[in-house]
Amino acid sequence: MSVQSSGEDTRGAELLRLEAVTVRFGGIVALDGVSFSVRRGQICALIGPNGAGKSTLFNCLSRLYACNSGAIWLEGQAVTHVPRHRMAAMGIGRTFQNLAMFASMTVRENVLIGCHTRHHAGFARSALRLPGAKRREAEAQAKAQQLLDWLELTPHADKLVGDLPFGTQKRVELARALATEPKLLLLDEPACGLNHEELDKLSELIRSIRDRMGITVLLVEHHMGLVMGLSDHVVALNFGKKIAEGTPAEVRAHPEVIRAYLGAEAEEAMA
Ligand SMILES: Nc1ncnc2c1ncn2[C@@H]1O[C@H](COP(=O)(O)OP(=O)(O)OP(=O)(O)O)[C@@H](O)[C@H]1O
Repeated sequence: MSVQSSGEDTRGAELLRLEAVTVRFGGIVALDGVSFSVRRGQICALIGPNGAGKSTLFNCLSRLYACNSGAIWLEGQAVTHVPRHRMAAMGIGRTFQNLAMFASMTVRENVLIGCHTRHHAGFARSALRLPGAKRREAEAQAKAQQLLDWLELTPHADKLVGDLPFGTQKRVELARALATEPKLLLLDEPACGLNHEELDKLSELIRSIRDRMGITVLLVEHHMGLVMGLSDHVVALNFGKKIAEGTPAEVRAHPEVIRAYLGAEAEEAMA
């Protein structure tokens, strides 16, 4: 798998910035003035108890939800009002907690959809047999094959996604998200539903997505072992507000985080 080359070393520069993002559902404030940044090349985790606002934040980043106020920038460009279907082309790819794929299509077809999503004109050009369509189709096929090999999906390439075990389906969804060539990959609970063996491989895989493909990762995850061992930066939410951010060690020791997860007694016990 090739490393993305930007021509200059931009690692460490700000890739994503959220400023005072607020989302309300009727009387519920799901996100309340949340601000933070993700730097290029980081693996950043978003944590918080159930209902903290993590999924709402992901849905804002992929434009499934609109912000009531605040702003989101990717590489300094405002994406707060970019239409949903343009987000992949802007460079934000994602996976979903409950998977979102075409179950009655094959693994290869699903990954090819990712390739064509990135190069928006792919389908139309192919259908109209416009010049270059054949070459682009061959490139998409090659890229899909590269991803299938890398994610050990080649033996399943011609099977229907719906017939595969959950862990394998999760890898297909990841392959499809990677096929869109994102700058920022949003992983929604990647550890959820995986067995021990699959969990062991997951950290390694996410690290290699960052290191070998040059993709910045923002993940929502409840599995604290995975978050603490993998992340460079952690942002903690509770009741829609950011309560802490920093290194895994800093966030784990933060009194507000301890209180959010374990209750006030735990904090008193640790004092
Ligand atoms: N579409 C919606 N309509 C109404 N309320 C919503 C909607 N989506 C989220 N909420 C509410 O917003 C708050 C934040 O929910 P959200 O799903 O973002 O939390 P979360 O941190 O992802 O939780 P979990 O870890 O359980 O997935 C909750 O009170 C939730 O009930």
